[in-house]
Amino acid sequence: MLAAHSVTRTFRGGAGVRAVDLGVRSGEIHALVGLNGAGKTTLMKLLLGMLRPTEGEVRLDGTPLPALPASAWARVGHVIEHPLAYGDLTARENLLLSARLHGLAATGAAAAVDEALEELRLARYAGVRARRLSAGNRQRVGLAAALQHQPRLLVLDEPTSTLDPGGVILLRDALRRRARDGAAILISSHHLDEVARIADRITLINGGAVIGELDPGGADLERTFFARILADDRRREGA
Ligand SMILES: Nc1ncnc2c1ncn2[C@@H]1O[C@H](COP(=O)(O)OP(=O)(O)OP(=O)(O)O)[C@@H](O)[C@H]1O
Repeated sequence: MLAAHSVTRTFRGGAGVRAVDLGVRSGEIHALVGLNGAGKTTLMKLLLGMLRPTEGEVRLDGTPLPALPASAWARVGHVIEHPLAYGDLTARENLLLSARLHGLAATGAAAAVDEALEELRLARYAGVRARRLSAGNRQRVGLAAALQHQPRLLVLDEPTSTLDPGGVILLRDALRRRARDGAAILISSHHLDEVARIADRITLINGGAVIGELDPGGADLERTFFARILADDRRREGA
C-alpha cells in the first residue's frame, strides 16, 4: 500500500535518510527500530509527505505522493512527534475536530469519537482540557485521533513512549484489530520486546539507512539488534 523507493533526504551536517526502500502492506504491522537519531522520524515524515525527498519517491497505492488527491489522506491516520491535542480544547473536542478534518460527517464523527474514547479508556477524561491531561493520556488522545476514522494506513512514531502497561496492551489490541481488518500499519519503537509481540516485520535502520530486518520470533532480539548495529557502524567506519 505504501512504498518508499530509494528515498533520500539529508540535512545540513550530513544526517538524514539515505536510499531507503521500504514497503508497508495491507494487513501487516511493520515496525521500524533503530537508535536515537537513526532516522525513523525523518523516514516517517517522508512517507507521509511532511518532508520532500531530495531523491527517490514515495507511493501510496502506486501513486506518487505529490500526485495524490487531498481525499486520499482522509483514510490515513498518523502520530508523529507531538500528538494532536489543542490544549484549550477538551479530549472530546480534540477528537471531534480531528474526525471532521478526516472527513467524517457530524453524526458519524460523534459516534466515532465515543467509540475511540471507549477503545482508549478515555471516557472519564472526555471533558478535560488537553493541557490538563497527563502525558500518557494526551498520547492516548493523539492515538484515538489517529485511529477513530478507521484509516487503511496508520503511521505511528513511538506510539507507546508515555503509555502505562495498560495503555500498551490497549494499543496493541487496537492495532491488531485494524491489521486484521486490512489496515497497513507502520510503527517505530525502542521497545524491542513490545515490537516482537506486535510486529509481523521489523526493519532495522541505522545511520539513516535500512540495514536489514529482524525476525520478530527470533531468540534474543536485543543481542541481534546490537550486533547488527555494531557491524554496520564498523563497516561504515572502515569504508
Ligand atoms: N530538520 C532537521 N534539520 C537538521 N537535522 C535534522 C532535522 N531533522 C532531523 N535531523 C537529524 O536527522 C537525524 C535523524 O533524526 P530522526 O529524528 O529521524 O531520528 P529518530 O530515529 O527518529 O531518533 P529518536 O529515536 O531519537 O526519535 C538526526 O541526526 C537528527 O538530528
